Amino acid sequence: MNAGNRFIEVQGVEQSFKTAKGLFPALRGIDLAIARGEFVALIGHSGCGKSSLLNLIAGLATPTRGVLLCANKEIRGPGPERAVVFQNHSLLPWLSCFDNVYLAVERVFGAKEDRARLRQRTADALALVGLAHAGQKRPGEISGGMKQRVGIARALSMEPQVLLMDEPFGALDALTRARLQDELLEIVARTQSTVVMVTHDVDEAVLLADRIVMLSNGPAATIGEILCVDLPRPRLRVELAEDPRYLRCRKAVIDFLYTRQAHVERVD
Ligand SMILES: Nc1ncnc2c1ncn2[C@@H]1O[C@H](COP(=O)(O)OP(=O)(O)OP(=O)(O)O)[C@@H](O)[C@H]1O
Repeated sequence: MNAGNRFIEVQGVEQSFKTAKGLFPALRGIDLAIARGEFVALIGHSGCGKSSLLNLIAGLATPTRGVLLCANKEIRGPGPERAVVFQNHSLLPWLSCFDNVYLAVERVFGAKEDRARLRQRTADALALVGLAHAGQKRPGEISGGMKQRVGIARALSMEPQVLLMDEPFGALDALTRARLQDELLEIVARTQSTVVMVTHDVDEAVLLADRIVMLSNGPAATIGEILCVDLPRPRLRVELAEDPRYLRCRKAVIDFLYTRQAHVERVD
C-alpha cells in the first residue's frame, strides 16, 4: 500500500479500561492502514476487542497509547466523515423513519443548504436502501431488517467518507441478513465508500471484504493475521459458494479462529 493510500491509519494503538480489579488491557500493539475505498472486516472471538477498535476509529473513545488518523488528521472525536451503524440501529422511536434520517442530514448539511435540498437528500438515502415507501412509518412499525436499513440510510445520508459498522446484521435472520449483505455490496460499489465492519460471521467477512483483519484473543489482543480476499467483484453469493478461492479464504479464517485461536464462545 503506498503512502497516499493510507486513508485510515492506526499506529501503535493500545486500549486499556479501568475496572474494579485494575487496568484491563483490551488491545495492544495495533498497527493497521486502510486504503480509501477499501472494505475491511474485523473478525475475532467474542470479547477480543473488535468493537473497541471500531470505537477508536469512530472517535467514540481515545486510545491509551498510540494514534489514529483519518485523511492525515488525528482522530480526536466523532466526525461526519465517519458514520457509524450499530447492531441495534439506534433509531429514535418517536420519529418517523424519514425524520430519523433527516435529523442526521440536517446536522451535517443544515448550515449550508435549504430545507427542500435536505428533504431531497433524506429521500435519496431512503431510496438507496429500498425504503422510499416507508418514510412515514415509525421504527416500531417496521421489521428488524427495515430498521437496520434505516440505520444504513442515515449513515449514508451524511455522505461519509468512511462507514463504520458494528455487527450491523448480527440481529437479523439469515435470509434478511443475506439480502442486506447483497444490498450493501451494491451500495458500496456505487458510493465507493471505505468500510470497516465488525462481524462474527466468516461467510459475511469473505463475501464482503477486501481484507479480513483477524484479532487474537484478549486480553491484550493484537492483529494475528490479515487475509487478502482475492475474489473479483461484483461478487454473487450463489456463484461464490463453489468457487475454490472463496472456499480457500473461508478455510483460512476458520483455521485462524478455531485452530490457532481456539475458544469456545460464539463465532458463527
Ligand atoms: N468500557 C469498558 N470497561 C471495561 N472493560 C471493557 C470496556 N469496553 C470493553 N471492555 C472489555 O474489553 C474487551 C474487548 O471488548 P469489545 O467489546 O471490544 O470486544 P468485541 O470483540 O467487540 O466483543 P463482542 O464480539 O462480544 O462484541 C472485553 O474483555 C470487554 O469486557
